Amino acid sequence: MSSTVKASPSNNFRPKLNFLYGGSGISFGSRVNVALSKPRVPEVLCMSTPTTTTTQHQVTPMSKHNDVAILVNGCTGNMGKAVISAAYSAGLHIVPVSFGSTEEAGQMVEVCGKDILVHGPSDKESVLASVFDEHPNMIVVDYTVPAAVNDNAELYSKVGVPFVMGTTGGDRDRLYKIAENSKVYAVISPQMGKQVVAFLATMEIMAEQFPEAFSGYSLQVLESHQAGKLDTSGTAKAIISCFRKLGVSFDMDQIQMIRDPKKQIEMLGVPEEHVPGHAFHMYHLKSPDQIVSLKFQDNVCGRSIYAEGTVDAVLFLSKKVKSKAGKRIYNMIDVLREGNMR
Ligand SMILES: NC(=O)C1=CN([C@@H]2O[C@H](COP(=O)(O)OP(=O)(O)OC[C@H]3O[C@@H](n4cnc5c(N)ncnc54)[C@H](OP(=O)(O)O)[C@@H]3O)[C@@H](O)[C@H]2O)C=CC1
Ligand SMILES: O=C(O)C1=N[C@H](C(=O)O)C[C@H](O)C1
Repeated sequence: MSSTVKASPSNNFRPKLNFLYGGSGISFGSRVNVALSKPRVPEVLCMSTPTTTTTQHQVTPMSKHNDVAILVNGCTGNMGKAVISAAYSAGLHIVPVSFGSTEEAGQMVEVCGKDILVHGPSDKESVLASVFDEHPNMIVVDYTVPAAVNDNAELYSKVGVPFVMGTTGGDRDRLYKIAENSKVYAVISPQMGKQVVAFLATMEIMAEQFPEAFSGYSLQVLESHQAGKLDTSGTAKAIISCFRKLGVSFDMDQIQMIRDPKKQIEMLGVPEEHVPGHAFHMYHLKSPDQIVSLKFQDNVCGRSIYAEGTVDAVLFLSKKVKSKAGKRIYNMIDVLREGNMR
């Protein structure tokens, strides 16, 4: 049975960003149909189909970036598929290996016309080491689940393979410690959409230059994502850290999470076709006497903004590895600062 990842125009949707003031193969197994194992909507549109050469462990589009190889962990997930599509369009090698649960081990999945072999937890370290040996220019991209963040970072760090961690959640302090202690190269960011990252950078600058500027102000934070999102928004947490430096008192558990499609459409105006893939963040500051109000909002529909940013992060990290840069742990603001704002 061969699997097909159907095209959907939704991943091409341009983000709307508002700032409102006021209002992976060592052996081969069975092939599965990704769509049958778990419905994931919206599906990925494979943007282009460059000429390819295929060997056992690599699928090679003909392009300027084909000296960079990526292994996407979580390849059957929404972001995994979006990244494979964007990376393929950019001409990166897609290493046809990924990792998953014991039940998924040995399954061959097809994403954007590429057969990717999923390995289980038991042999992940030996498989990754072997693949890295075969592709020394490889970077792992992780879009899995919050509960896997720390173990996965430990795996990449132990093998020494550079990684881009897009997955949110887990123990973030531990994540940084694991990466720093191993001296591995990594880009870690809960937000890969560069325009949203530019907003985050602006907030960091504001917090640095005007500490306590909003002292006494109250803050209301609301974030809306597809119902399958397991954790509270990592982006919201990063922005709130800036508001705290600006003098605002706010606990992360005060974040209002909206996961109900009805509310998303009726209250927030999420376009119905983007209910399965959107990220809206709203931050509302009010003065102690309630007479001054500031609102910041970013509304992203689809996932292309993150997939494209991830490809830029991979290219950025690849350069850092090649140049043997002294600094090893980066975030997306570092990627923007290098002029990767396209
Ligand atoms: N940094 C950024 O800009 C962005 C970050 N994200 C974050 O990325 C993560 C993934 O999001 P999304 O793709 O929407 O989620 P999905 O649920 O669509 O995909 C997660 C995938 O990870 C797989 N998986 C689960 N556990 C493991 C494991 N231990 N090893 C390998 N694969 C595993 C799942 O398989 P199965 O279903 O079989 O369990 C699934 O295929 C989330 O944390 C999300 O918040 C999302 C968008 C942007
Ligand atoms: O799960 C998502 O979809 C997203 N996760 C990230 C987060 O938690 O902030 C980034 C974006 O919001 C999309």
